[in-house]
Amino acid sequence: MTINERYEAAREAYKAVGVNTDEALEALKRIPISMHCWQGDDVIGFDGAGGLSGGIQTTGNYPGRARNPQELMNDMGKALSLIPGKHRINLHASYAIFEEGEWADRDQLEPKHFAKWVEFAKERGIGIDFNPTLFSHPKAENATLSSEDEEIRSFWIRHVQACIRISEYFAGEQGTPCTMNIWIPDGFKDVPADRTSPRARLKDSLDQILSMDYDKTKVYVAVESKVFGIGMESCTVGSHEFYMNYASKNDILCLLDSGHYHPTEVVSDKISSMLLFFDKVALHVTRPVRWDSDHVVLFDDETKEIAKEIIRGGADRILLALDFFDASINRLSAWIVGMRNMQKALLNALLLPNETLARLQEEREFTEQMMLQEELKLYPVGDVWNYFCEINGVPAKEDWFEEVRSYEKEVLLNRK
Ligand SMILES: C[C@H](O)[C@H](O)[C@@H](O)C(=O)CO
Ligand SMILES: [Mn+2]
Repeated sequence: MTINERYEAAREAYKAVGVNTDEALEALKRIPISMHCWQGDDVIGFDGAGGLSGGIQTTGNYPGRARNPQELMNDMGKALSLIPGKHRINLHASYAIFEEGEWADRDQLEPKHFAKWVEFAKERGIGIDFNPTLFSHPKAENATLSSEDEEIRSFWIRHVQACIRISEYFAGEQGTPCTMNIWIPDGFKDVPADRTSPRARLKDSLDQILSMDYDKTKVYVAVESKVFGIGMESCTVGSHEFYMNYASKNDILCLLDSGHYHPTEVVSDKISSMLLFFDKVALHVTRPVRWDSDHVVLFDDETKEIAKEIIRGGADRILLALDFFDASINRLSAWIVGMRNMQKALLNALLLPNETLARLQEEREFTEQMMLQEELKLYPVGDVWNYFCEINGVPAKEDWFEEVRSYEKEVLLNRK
């Protein structure tokens, strides 16, 4: 059977449970996912300010890491060409691109240092999201926005303000708002004696940052919490409660990273609550394996559950990004598998008879609800997915992998 014939059969199967597959495919095509640049070079960046720090770690030494802007752009371009639909790219400030002999510290970054990224995105008609980089820098050795050292703290305040300007530039150039997400690694390895002072300083730093004039319709500032990090096992200053309260009082957004909570806590259960109080919610979908290990996103239960909440809550209210970095496998394959899995999970959610299921819950018909949810798991989502790839001009099934293998042989293995 051809992909088309299989799709026709799947369309009938879904129609029988009240799902329109054509509408699902149209909806899926309109959901952009922000692909993080940092998977391509193991979170190293180009500003040479310092080795990876902040309690995040990339493990593995698979050959072919991108070593400069051109290599990273080539790799991202190749990966994007094997992912159906139009997406976005997500940059960190440490990916600034300098002219020969030029260098600027993080607090001196300007839009011109990202002009080549704008060119890259414009060629593909895609939007850009941004992150100030408050790690991998000598001034981030102890603390950043919560630092007790006023010079250090004001350096990082200036950095984030510079990033807001750069985000405005991206939004203006690309004609689409830029999500600018703040994550800091500040915290304590062991039981702190004073939790309040660092948090009060972080609050003051954010107040100072947001006191600048910027276009809120162009830049969506978000704050990303974390329960712990390596070396910050006992307390992180930017905790969930801190940021949720701060964001809600100051009209900015929260970003939920699915690796940043206690291992038994799930982000899928948080989205609906957040959407009742915030206009939008930003997400970093990742896969924590026992800790915030940032493994590649799989088509697993939690990713599917997150996707259901995105579809049921309204995908236009979710700023969806991925965040993982695996150096033990082909880095392009990591991007492609993660992005395509997120899309498969969204498709899976779009192919559910969500209204019927919700009605069964309201009627407390939990027996039928469970039966239907379980039966739907074996419906032919794969046939619909393959058709989606085909109509969007990218290889279906595992057929994309050959291209990655050739790229590895011809390009990546020549990077010595
Ligand atoms: C590169 C990081 O993953 C990123 O800045 C941050 O979002 C994070 O998740 C840190 O754990
Ligand atoms: Mn994250």
